[in-house]
Amino acid sequence: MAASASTRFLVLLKEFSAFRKISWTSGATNFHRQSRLLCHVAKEDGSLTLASLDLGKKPRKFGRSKATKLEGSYVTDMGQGKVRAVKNDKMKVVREKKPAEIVSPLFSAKSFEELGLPDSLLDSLEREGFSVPTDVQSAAVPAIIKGHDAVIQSYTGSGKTLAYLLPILSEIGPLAETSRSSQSESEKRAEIQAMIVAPSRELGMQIVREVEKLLGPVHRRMVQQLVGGANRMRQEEALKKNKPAIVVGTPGRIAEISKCGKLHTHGCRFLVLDEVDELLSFNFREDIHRILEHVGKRSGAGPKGEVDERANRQTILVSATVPFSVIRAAKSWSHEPVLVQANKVTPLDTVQPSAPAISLTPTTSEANGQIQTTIQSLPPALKHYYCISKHQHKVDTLRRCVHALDAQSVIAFMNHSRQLKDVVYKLEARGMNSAEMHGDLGKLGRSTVLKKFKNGEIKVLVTNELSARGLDVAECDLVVNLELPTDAVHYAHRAGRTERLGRKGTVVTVCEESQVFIVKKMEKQLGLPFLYCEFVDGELVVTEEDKAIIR
Ligand SMILES: Nc1ncnc2c1ncn2[C@@H]1O[C@H](COP(=O)(O)OP(=O)(O)OP(=O)(O)O)[C@@H](O)[C@H]1O
Repeated sequence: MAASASTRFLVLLKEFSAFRKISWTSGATNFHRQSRLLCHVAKEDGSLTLASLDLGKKPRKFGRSKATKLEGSYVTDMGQGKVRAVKNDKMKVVREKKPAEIVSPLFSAKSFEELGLPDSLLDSLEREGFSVPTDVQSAAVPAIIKGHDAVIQSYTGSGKTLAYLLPILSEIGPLAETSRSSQSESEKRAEIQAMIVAPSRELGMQIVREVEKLLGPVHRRMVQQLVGGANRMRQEEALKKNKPAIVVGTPGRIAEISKCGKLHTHGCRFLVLDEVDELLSFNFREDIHRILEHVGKRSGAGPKGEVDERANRQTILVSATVPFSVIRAAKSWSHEPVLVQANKVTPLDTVQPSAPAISLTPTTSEANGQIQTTIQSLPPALKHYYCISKHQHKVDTLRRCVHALDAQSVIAFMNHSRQLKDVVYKLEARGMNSAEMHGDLGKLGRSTVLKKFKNGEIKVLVTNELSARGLDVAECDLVVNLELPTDAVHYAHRAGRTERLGRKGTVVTVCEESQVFIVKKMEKQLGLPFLYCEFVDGELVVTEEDKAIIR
């Protein structure tokens, strides 16, 4: 009887957001392997009703989808001639529907024109195909233009880079409206006007390219990269020769050049710390301290000869994960700072440690604050699965996962760089184009791999934490954790490499049986459902075993 009770489920839609933009036209191709049918266990009395599925008032259109009870199993008829028998009383079939390009748009109702940007910048945005600002851009741009220091917190892939670049470029450099008429002293002396700091070379270069795009070919030398691993002499020469208005770099290299007196940032008007929670970690402490001490501060400043504690600059702190320590730091460094989240600008003084949006402390994982913060760090429509695999079968599980989801561009995360080569070797041996990426690869190696991954030559990028933050590959449709991240914050950044800007994405965490409790803990911290899945006959299948394991 237990068996028959557990077989009572219905295949239906539940996770709504991913379907928002999917058009259910006829044709077998619409029901791609990735089509998703989500399953629900019906009430114990066995009746399969919409009410029993807790599906809100508006049932979604699902073609001619229906569930039929057979002998000890259900058959899901998707109305497209694809019929998949649920294998036994413990299984529910989940099919992923191939989604439209952008499944959960995060664009605001405003236009770039409404944000008070200069015409030349609007022209650049148009030229580069940016037509509508995202929510966080709409909120951040006016606040920064007004002169506020800001902490920008919004989920991965929501466009935070432009959220701080646009107000900066509207104030300084060749695209700024006022650049001719009201030049500041430092501008007249052709000093650096804005400094953007990022924790990795890749992220730094990505930001440089974003600035270059907006500046256009004529003015692209107005931005200079100062990332580690690149030739320092050349960077110093470029600083001298091009007199850039903006520098983008990693903390170590910026501090190095600053120490030998070749970086003049006292007149800097903007300082951005991108991935601020990482930059304020122990690893970067000394260099960041130096940057904060020097950028935008004139020596001996203070009109009455007193030591001027406040810098004469706007400080912008950015991350998808913002712990309260960052808020506390921002309060002490900044002038009338605000917290900018999508659609929301809050004075930082009113933000309390207990506020759900910012209290992020991985060690106190059960705290409400962290749960909330991490939720906001992830795109809402992103799907999270986990499966169990023995250590020696993980690569095979990865391969079956890629096939089952028909993923085109995959990032597989591990924890140690020495294991990556082995995974790549095994994947290649099974005919799957893949490459490793890690810090020891060297600058050229890393950029070559990244380029190949972006243009589709490499299907699976096997990497470590290096790629977890900031990396923007729009095509990435699957993230696989081949090894568990250290905590929910690291999970959030890894997961955020997919579903960029509302595109579709899936995250699958492959764990060993003894690690399931860690996955369940992260699930709880994130406040998101992690569905237990298996890969059967080339399909992703969610089974009820989940219940047995979780609860
Ligand atoms: N208004 C827009 N219209 C179209 N594309 C945009 C817009 N804003 C940003 N993008 C693009 O969206 C992608 C993601 O943006 P970005 O890297 O700034 O996200 P993010 O929020 O900083 O993510 P993460 O937290 O992972 O670093 C980029 O490719 C960027 O060019």
